[in-house]
Amino acid sequence: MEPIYLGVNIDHVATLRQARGTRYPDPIKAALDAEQAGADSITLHLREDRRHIQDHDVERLVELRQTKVNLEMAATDEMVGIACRLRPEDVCLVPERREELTTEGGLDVAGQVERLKDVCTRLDESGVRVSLFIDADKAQIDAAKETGAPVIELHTGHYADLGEVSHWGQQQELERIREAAAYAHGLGLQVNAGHGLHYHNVQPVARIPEIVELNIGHAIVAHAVFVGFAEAVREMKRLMVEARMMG
Ligand SMILES: CC(=O)[C@@H](O)[C@H](O)COP(=O)(O)O
Ligand SMILES: NCC(=O)COP(=O)(O)O
Repeated sequence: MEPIYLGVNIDHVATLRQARGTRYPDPIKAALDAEQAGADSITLHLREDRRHIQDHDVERLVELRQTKVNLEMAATDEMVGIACRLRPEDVCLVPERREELTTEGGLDVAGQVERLKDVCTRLDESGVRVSLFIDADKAQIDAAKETGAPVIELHTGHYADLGEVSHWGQQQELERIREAAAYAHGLGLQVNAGHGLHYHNVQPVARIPEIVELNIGHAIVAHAVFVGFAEAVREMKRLMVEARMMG
């Protein structure tokens, strides 16, 4: 039985801070508390519009983290330069549109393989491991493999959204994710997953044996409002490990 790891995304602790332009709550304190509570890594998304995570948050986290940093970013020259300078353990390349409320889908790797190959090479040369945030789609998985990135993160947003409207539709999407995880694992890729996962939909995804890591943020921050950040992380990790052990 392979373990399953939890990457805690601290973006929306920063959202609360940016709402008033204060110095609190500090997302880096949240990150360190999450690590003490069982997080296996910390994810943060440095968006081009800096709506939540700021450059100084990334700089402080890289310096202070006890586990690993997974920096989510668009595949732009600016962001690649920042990643090569700060050298987090991991970078996850995600699509970005300024007007989006949150990430709306996976990165179109198939449409830009050569450009992403160059980005992956630059990051790899700086010692940064690259993950590609993609939909559960075989063509995108094949393209991800072609870029040389060793890791993919399957977008679970459609699965999460369908959970609100159609149990049958959600089961269909879950089967797509299961098949994509098995296919990608068969190609030798590490398979992670994330987006929209919460305390009531995480276990079916955590049961997928090929999935190594789940990146979860919004639901943990929301729950932390009521139970505190450390307890919210502990509860999520417990659900994941319980699901993986149940099989
Ligand atoms: C890529 C992904 O699904 C999220 O980690 C991403 O960070 C979402 O963007 P916001 O955190 O800005 O909602
Ligand atoms: N890549 C997914 C992530 O880091 C967290 O997404 P969410 O749980 O905030 O939706």
